[in-house]
Amino acid sequence: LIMQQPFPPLKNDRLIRVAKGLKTDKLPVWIMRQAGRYLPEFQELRREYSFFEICQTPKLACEATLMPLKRFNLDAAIIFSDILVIPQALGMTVEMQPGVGPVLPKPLTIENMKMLQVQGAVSRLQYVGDAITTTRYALKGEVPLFGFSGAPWTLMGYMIEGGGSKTMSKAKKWLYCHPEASKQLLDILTEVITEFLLLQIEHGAQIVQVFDSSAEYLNRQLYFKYCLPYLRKIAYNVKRRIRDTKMDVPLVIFAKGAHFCLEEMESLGYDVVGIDWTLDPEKVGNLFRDKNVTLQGNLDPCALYAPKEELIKMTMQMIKQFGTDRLIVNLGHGIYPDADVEAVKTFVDAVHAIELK
Ligand SMILES: Cc1c2[nH]c(c1CCC(=O)O)Cc1[nH]c(c(CCC(=O)O)c1C)Cc1[nH]c(c(CCC(=O)O)c1C)Cc1[nH]c(c(C)c1CCC(=O)O)C2
Repeated sequence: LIMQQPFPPLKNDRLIRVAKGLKTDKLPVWIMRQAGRYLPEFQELRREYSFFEICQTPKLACEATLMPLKRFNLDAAIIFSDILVIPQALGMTVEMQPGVGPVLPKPLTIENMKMLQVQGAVSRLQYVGDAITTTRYALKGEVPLFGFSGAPWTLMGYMIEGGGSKTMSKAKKWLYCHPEASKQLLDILTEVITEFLLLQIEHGAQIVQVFDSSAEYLNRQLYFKYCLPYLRKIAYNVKRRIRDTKMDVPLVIFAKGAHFCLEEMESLGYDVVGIDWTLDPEKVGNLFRDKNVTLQGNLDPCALYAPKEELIKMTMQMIKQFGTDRLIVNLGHGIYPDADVEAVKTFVDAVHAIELK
């Protein structure tokens, strides 16, 4: 693995420190999906360019990444991209349809699976690396930059369903009826995800998050069989491959709705475990107390609709319940398109108003 370039030194290292279990003056805070749709300046950029044009043009991806940082005192940036760039790099068509979301017009079947272009897939994602490098320089070391990827199961779901789904029943049918093909696909995705995360780290990502957004469709049995081994393998191999460099890049796992495997998240090899908004911060805080992981979360994205004073109260309550040890404050899922920009500022500033001892 090539060493990172001599980027400007990191000034605000709160988030990286907390991810590694070190003390800070204040709690770090960022917001999943902070760079997108709810920002008027992003909507303006979208009138000029398609979604994937923005992703694939480093200057534009950088511009979108920096947008929320100009408005809010966030402790991290996240590169503007999408989890579906991997299916795209594997040769699948992905369209972003306004009001619908991602559509893959030719979904994966048992029959066409052999058509996936595994060879060279990661090199077709070079533009994400370039966007990260451009953004690292533009950030001037202000805050750390997140890279990210979808998790194997979540990507498998979109590829088979041809987009989002209320049940993921087509993808789950693979798990029940075609376990061998399922494992083959998950192996391919695990390999590509690992190389893609390494590409992002090599190009300047200072922390990386794996989004298993569709965990909520599975149960404990399925998650044990079709998710945990692959998530473990990704963390193990990424850590192994960066061990000989000076880079100590924390890994974050966010498995939305994986309450049935919450305890298992601690031992997968990730430094940070994302907690979704359906979980009780007090119970989760107690469960993970004295374990060697940092928690991230978990305010209900809809709490941003509440009156200002109420929002501040809920934020404080959540932090108190989690405990301030090893906590990265975030929402418990991505911010919604109709979120109020002022509420985001209220949330971020409320977190920073707390001085840690
Ligand atoms: C499941 C998932 C996707 N994408 C992502 C997830 C995991 C997080 C989660 O669970 O919410 C992750 C994602 N998508 C995007 C980012 C980068 C921006 C950021 O987080 O700040 C990230 C980290 C941009 C985006 N991804 C998308 C947009 C809007 C597209 C547009 O501008 O037309 C943006 C800014 C489109 C997208 N992409 C996806 C969906 C379901 C949609 C449509 C609905 C939506 O808008 O969220 C797939």
